[in-house]
Amino acid sequence: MAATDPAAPAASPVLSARDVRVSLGGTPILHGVSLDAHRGEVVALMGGNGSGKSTFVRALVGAIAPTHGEIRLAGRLLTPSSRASLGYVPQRLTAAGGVSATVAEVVASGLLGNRRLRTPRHSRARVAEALSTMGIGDLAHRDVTRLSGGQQQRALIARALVRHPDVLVLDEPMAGVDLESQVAFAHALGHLKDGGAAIVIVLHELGAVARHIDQAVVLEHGCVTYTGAPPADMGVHALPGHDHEHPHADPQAADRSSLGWDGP
Ligand SMILES: Nc1ncnc2c1ncn2[C@@H]1O[C@H](COP(=O)(O)OP(=O)(O)OP(=O)(O)O)[C@@H](O)[C@H]1O
Repeated sequence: MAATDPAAPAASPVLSARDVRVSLGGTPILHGVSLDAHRGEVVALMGGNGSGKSTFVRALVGAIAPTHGEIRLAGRLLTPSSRASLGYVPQRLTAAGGVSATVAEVVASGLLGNRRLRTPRHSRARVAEALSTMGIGDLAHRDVTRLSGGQQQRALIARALVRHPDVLVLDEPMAGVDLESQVAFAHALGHLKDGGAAIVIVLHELGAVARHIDQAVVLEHGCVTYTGAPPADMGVHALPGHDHEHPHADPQAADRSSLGWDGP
């Protein structure tokens, strides 16, 4: 295997945000947030409630326009057409929006407008592949509205994966998801990373995906307070700037103890 040339320039980030500022309803929410994600890299976006994580990922995928700064995909400014190479799984979305549809139909909806897949056979193969990556191939013909929250979340991630995105942005994909779905998701994340995707994932705890995280970016009040290696210890409690003076409830503690975990 060829040795890496230490003098070689670092590869350009596939997704790059520079000094992004966003105001909502006239209120400044983000005050100059920057982030780089390279091919095969997973970046965890962390921070307390209301710190601006969802606002930032919505700006990253072009759902809201920054008042300042720029977002580039593969070196080019984000445009409506370049957004086709982005996969996005928003926070707290109900699969199929409460409308009855099979899991396969929900996943296939991720291919709408994709002109590269010429035959229904190609589309079906893509859907089957995305279902298998998320470990829900056996649920393909089930009504998505009758699945558990974790299974629905996996279907939504499969819908984002079906386009083979270069960049995948996930807003709290582990929220309210059972351990089996977390493990399936961690497996899929490793697979995508090996395939060269750049992934930005909003997390409160590194949890089951900890080993795949290459970089953590921490927001506080709309500003980046830390960018660097993920903390060795898991979770927000280990992050720089975390307030240890004021004990707070850990909503996941009950779940973890019921699973027999004794970690942080
Ligand atoms: N439409 C809006 N108009 C005005 N303020 C908003 C709007 N949407 C969000 N905000 C505010 O922006 C701030 C950041 O919200 P955001 O949802 O980005 O935080 P977050 O870090 O994702 O929080 P959480 O961890 O709770 O999901 C919050 O103070 C929120 O109240």
